[in-house]
Amino acid sequence: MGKVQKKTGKGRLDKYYKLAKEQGYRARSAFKLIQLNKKYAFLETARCTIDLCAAPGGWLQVASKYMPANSVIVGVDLVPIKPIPRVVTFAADITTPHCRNLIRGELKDWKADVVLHDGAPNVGTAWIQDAYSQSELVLMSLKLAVEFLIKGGTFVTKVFRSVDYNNLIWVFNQLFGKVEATKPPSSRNVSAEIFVVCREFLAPKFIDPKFLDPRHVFKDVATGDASIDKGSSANNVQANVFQPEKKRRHRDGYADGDYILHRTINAADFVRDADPIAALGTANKIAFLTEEEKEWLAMDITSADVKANCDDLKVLGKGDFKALLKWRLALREELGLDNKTKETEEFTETVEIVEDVDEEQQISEELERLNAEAAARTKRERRRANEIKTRTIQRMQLQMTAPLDIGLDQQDLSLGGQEDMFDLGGTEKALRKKGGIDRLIGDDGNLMEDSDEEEGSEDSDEFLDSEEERERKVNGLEAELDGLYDAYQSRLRERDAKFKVVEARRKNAEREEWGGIKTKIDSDDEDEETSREEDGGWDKMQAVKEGLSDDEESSDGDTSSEEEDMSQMKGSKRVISERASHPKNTERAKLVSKLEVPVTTASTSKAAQVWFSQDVFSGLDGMDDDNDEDDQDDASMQDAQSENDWESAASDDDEDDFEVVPQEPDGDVDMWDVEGENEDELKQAKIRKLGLVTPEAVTIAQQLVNRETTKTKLINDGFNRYSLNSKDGLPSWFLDDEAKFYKPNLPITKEAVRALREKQRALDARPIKKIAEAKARKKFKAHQRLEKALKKAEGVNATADMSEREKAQQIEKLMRKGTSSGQKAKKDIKLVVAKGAHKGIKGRPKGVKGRYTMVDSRMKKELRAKKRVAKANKKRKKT
Ligand SMILES: C[S@@+](CC[C@H](N)C(=O)[O-])C[C@H]1O[C@@H](n2cnc3c(N)ncnc32)[C@H](O)[C@@H]1O
Repeated sequence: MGKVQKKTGKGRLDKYYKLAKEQGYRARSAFKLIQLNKKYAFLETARCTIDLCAAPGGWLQVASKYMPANSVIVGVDLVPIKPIPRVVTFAADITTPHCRNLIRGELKDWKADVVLHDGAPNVGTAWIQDAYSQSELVLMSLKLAVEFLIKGGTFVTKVFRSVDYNNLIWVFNQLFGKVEATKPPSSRNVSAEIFVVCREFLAPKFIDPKFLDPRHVFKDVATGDASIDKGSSANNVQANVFQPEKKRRHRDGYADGDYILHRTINAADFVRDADPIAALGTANKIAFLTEEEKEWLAMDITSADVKANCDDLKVLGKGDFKALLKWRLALREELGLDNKTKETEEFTETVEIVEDVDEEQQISEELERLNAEAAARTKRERRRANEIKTRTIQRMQLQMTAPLDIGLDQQDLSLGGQEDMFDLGGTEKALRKKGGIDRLIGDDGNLMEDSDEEEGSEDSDEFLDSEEERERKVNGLEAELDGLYDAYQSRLRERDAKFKVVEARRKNAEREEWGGIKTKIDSDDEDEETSREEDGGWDKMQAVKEGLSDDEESSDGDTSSEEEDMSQMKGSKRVISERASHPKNTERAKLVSKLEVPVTTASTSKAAQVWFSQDVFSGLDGMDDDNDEDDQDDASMQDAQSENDWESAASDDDEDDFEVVPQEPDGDVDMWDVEGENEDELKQAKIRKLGLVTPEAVTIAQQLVNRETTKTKLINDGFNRYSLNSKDGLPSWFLDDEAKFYKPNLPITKEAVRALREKQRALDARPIKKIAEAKARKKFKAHQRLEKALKKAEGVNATADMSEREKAQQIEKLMRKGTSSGQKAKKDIKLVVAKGAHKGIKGRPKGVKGRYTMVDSRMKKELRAKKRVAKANKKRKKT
């Protein structure tokens, strides 16, 4: 094309774009001609070809490649075309006589075997305008073709699918023996372009000029325009030629005679119409004009987004489109439109009314077909996803994948309507409560959207009969899957809470062993549990446990522990919930319980609430719900400590004035750590990391290993005159100096020194990190280059339009590029000393090839002097 377009869109940089780049074609469109020629083989025998609208010259390159040597190739375009070997090019408008003259001047008496036309008007105006110009351009190219084509010649042109398409084809058929429309694989599906290959030019002696006149060929006879003079020859031609028996279909483009570019529909029409998609497809705006429509605007479901979408339908993205349809469905439900339909459907017999297939129906049929195709595609994708899932699970079973990966997959798949991934057993109940599962599960009790079910049964297809119905189901399903996901999350939390409760219980058991002692120890260390024990807490708990023994039988393995927790909870719900949420805090909490009021915070008890909301605990006397009892429990527990501060605090129902002390994982260890106590451990850690670093240490280690010394002896040796020397009152300078010499003289062996030296040498031999990284980078880049080259080579190999030899050449070139380092080898610069024969000469010294530099003995000094002067000048300027 004339204009250099930036190819940024993902779609544009497709396979053919890359292939064109690799094979040196100026435009990806070159492959269209290659493919057309492959099918119709018109280039190989052509001696003269005219390419109309040829810039940047992709087709010309192909013509030059496929046409016999010495053939004539002429290319014309509005913009100049860069020279191509054995191709003559002009810059001219093909619709002008000037262009015709230029071609005539070039061809003289010759006739062309092939006329190519790939023109596209420079777009930018309204679509309808573009389409028309394109058709007009085609007719203009045909005009040139009929003038220059030899009898039996071929005319290849690009036509856009528009209302003029049939007219053009009709004209082609009048002038050529064979007319075929085709779309080569390299032409994008999204493009409306079609290539028409007209062969066997009839070369009639006389061609009615109206055949080549856009005003006649594209005259709209279907409008029933009264102004058309039926008797005129032009109209006779049209009437005879085009025979427009019925109004042209809207899907061909804009409806005939309907050139209104901006169309507004009423919201009521959109909502009430049976075919909302058609409405969206034809209108630019949905207006809210009537009172009723204005009321809809004020409704909650009519969000700002929906309003914005209604304002400009032509810029709807997929999400906006869906949102608008969802809004329509919601509104219909709100208005009772859908219910009504359902009811009537239930009570009325289905009567098939066969109507004349009108345009609207055809559109909706086509839409349905497309939808069905899309559904089939989705089904296939789902099946594939299922296979992947099964494989992943197998991989996980073989411990090749972390379960987390599967979890992620499952979420995605389930959101896409997959069969349920989550354990629904526990969540089903919750959903039933919400009434969600009933909707999710079909009448037959099977999970809707189950991919296997779908595949096997036609019913589900029937069920999702209409587009609306399907949309609604999908929406419902999405919502329900969200619900499922929430339930799944709460189930996870639940499991988490269960774990925490068990953990708390385990810790508690440890604590209980100490309980008896704690009652006797200093009151500063008393905790809440101890306090309960003072009140006979353990016995009390046992008694409660016994009281619960009946329930135990119906529980699973974990229940015993859970119920122990429950029994504790009965004694003090708050304490339990605190533990369940902060099992690790238990010990610390005990230490601070005297200072802080043990009232749990709302957030910490949530997990436990989830856990204890299970049915298995429902028999317990409503301690979750009953605040009064709760208070009573608290009160009974606190009676034992009537003199304690707790009493008043605990009676403050759910006040959050209990501060949980943040605790580090190894809180206890830290707590008892005194300065220097961990020194040994640190040393050990250092040794583990670095090994022994002094010859003394290695010697001792060797002695220990060889049983030349013992641990006891070493310990005893530790008590020497250096170890227990008081440094109190000594000045620091003295201590610093003494530290160098005042230390035991430990023995070292030659072996130890040698071993350390070797270790050091091994360390020195290791490449420094930066070098290692650079090497790895280099390797990685080389690998990437190779991968890229292989990919390209595959592409070349898959190209049908190249001979095996060309492929081999191309692949060899690619592989050479892929295996090279990517950097050009630096050429050595030869230094030539300007002495002897080289002294004082100008130009290249004799016998020196390649790059060289003349150097002489003065050069170094002079360069230095120059630098010195420059520096001095700079300084002077500054001052
Ligand atoms: C799709 S490009 C052609 C690409 C060409 N076949 C190739 O392979 O390189 C369409 C070209 O039509 C040219 N064109 C549009 N209107 C024209 C006119 N009236 N006369 C000549 N060229 C025209 C444009 O300048 C543009 O370069």
